[in-house]
Amino acid sequence: MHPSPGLELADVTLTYPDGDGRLTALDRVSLAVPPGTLTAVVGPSGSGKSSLLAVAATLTTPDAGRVSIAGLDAVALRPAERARLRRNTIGIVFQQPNLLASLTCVEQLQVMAHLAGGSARKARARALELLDRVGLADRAQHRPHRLSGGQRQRVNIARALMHEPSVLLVDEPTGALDHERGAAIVTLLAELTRTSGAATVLVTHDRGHLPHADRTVELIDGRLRTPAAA
Ligand SMILES: Nc1ncnc2c1ncn2[C@@H]1O[C@H](COP(=O)(O)OP(=O)(O)OP(=O)(O)O)[C@@H](O)[C@H]1O
Repeated sequence: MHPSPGLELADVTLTYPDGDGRLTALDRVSLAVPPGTLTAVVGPSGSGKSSLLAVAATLTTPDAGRVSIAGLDAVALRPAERARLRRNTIGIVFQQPNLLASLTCVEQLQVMAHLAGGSARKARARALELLDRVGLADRAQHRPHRLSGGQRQRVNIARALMHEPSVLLVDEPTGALDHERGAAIVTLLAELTRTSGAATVLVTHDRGHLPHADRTVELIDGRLRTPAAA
């Protein structure tokens, strides 16, 4: 079998301790997300969406199954190799932008490259280019307190793309925004997914965003299914 260049979960089961027994958060979940496509994940509260993102992010090791990131088997790697894989190939966008109050937009992005030890000049050029792509070219020198919620989320997304991740994992990025601003963020994510070639997984509660996805899957009690009508 050829390794998938995007993200692939195969028969992933994840359990948590629960009293005397175990709670099954993910039950033999299989999902393939090809490069340059966006898969939306919906499902009720407690159905396993965050657990799925944590496994895909290689932050949680499943009890069973395979997690392939850009063709590498993440479960089989040693912890240090897995951390390197995460740093180099995975971008994560959390619900809260978590921007640093004292840094300008361009610095929020540059700091990522600084941590990775790259050239400062190249990082600045890439940061400015990404801010332009998310529609914030004129805000590069602004600090977060001068930005709207939607603009902060755009910086958050641009920051996650700094190291050109193969896999982009996005957790409820529109939770704090009204529907219209949320829709603009999801449209942007779909566009950046196509132009960057990332394999993107978007967890969302808002079914109004689903038409922007290439595919929608639903988690029910830890089991994945493709809804007949999204
Ligand atoms: N660290 C943990 N320890 C024990 N049980 C957990 C842990 N994290 C999650 N769970 C349980 O696993 C199941 C799946 O949780 P998960 O957070 O993945 O769901 P979710 O779909 O993201 O929910 P929500 O939409 O409310 O964020 C739930 O029953 C939850 O209570």
